[in-house]
Amino acid sequence: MNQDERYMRTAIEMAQATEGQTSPNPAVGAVVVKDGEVLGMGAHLKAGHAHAEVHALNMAGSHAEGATIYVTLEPCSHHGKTPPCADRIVEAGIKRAVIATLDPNPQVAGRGVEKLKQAGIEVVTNVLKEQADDLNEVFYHYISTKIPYVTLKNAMSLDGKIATVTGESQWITGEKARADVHQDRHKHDAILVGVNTVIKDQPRLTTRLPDGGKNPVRIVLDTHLRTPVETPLIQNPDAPTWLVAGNNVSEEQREKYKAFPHVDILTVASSHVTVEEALHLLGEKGITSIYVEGGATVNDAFLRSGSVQQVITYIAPKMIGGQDAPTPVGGQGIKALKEALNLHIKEVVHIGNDLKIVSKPNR
Ligand SMILES: Nc1c(/N=C/[C@@H](O)[C@H](O)[C@H](O)COP(=O)(O)O)[nH]c(=O)[nH]c1=O
Repeated sequence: MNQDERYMRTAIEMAQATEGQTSPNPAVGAVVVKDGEVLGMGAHLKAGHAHAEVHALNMAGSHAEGATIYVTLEPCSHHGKTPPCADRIVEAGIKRAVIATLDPNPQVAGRGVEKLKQAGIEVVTNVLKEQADDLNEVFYHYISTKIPYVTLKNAMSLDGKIATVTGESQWITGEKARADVHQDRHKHDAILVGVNTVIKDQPRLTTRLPDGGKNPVRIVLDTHLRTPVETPLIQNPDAPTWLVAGNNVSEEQREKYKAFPHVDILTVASSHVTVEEALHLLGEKGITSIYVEGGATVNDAFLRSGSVQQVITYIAPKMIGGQDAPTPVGGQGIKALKEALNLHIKEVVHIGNDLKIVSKPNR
């Protein structure tokens, strides 16, 4: 690994630490170096706050004159909530800029680099591009489609069951794997289940980590507003709860949720909620990523609609058996194997006694 990659890796690692908290902005890291000495470093911490380059340049102060800056994403050139970083880099007297990847936003791609070059700064791009792009898959997906990035998560036994024939499911995977689920909940803007899961599991869908964590918006696909008022999602206001219903729900059906300010009812344009319409509606409301926790019917609908960008499967070393015991994906299924959804496995990790497999649909 050469010098540029070494410092870019540091910038990427800083950005990785902020994953989930910068939404709807990308996670970005920056390092300022001169004569082999790190003079400043920083990451974008929260939308609306200073960008990574500003933190790193503020830390370097006047020593930034003649230095090199490493940034994981092309510096912004437009006035967003903060002044353009490209101008800030020029003002600081930076001599060389190493950038991992260009901004995916069609409106700004290449403009930041152009500004730096016009100011006489040497610019190097595509250093550790793939790692930097992996950082902001959600951001890229949402900025180009305005549809939330969807992670489908399942937890099952070795023989592929998500519960016993009597519906008992808690718990199949162990403490450590379930804590990992909460880490992933923290990273997503929203968590989504179907109303049948709400009725069966009475889930809380909050992020319960030892050192806290962001509670995602809790979304229930619920065409006929069958979510019971007594369920934790309605009773406890730990996070917003959005019920996505069909457009013919009656005023009376809506009435029962009026006593809960954290509950909102979103209606799609037709009588039955489809995944496509729900995602379009949620994208319009600024949801950039959704963690889908089932159940089997909802998982089937998401997979059949081709709206899943990532599948996370936890496998516990248990055998449950029972031909009627439920499995992760319901629905009609396919007849011929050639119709199967093909994915590629990105990662397999042991977590406690369980396995976590991250896979992505082949495009
Ligand atoms: N049965 C299991 C899961 N089950 C996942 C969903 O069916 C549950 O309703 C949901 O996680 C409950 O959310 P909570 O109330 O916020 O804890 N998920 C897992 O990773 N392992 C399991 O063994």
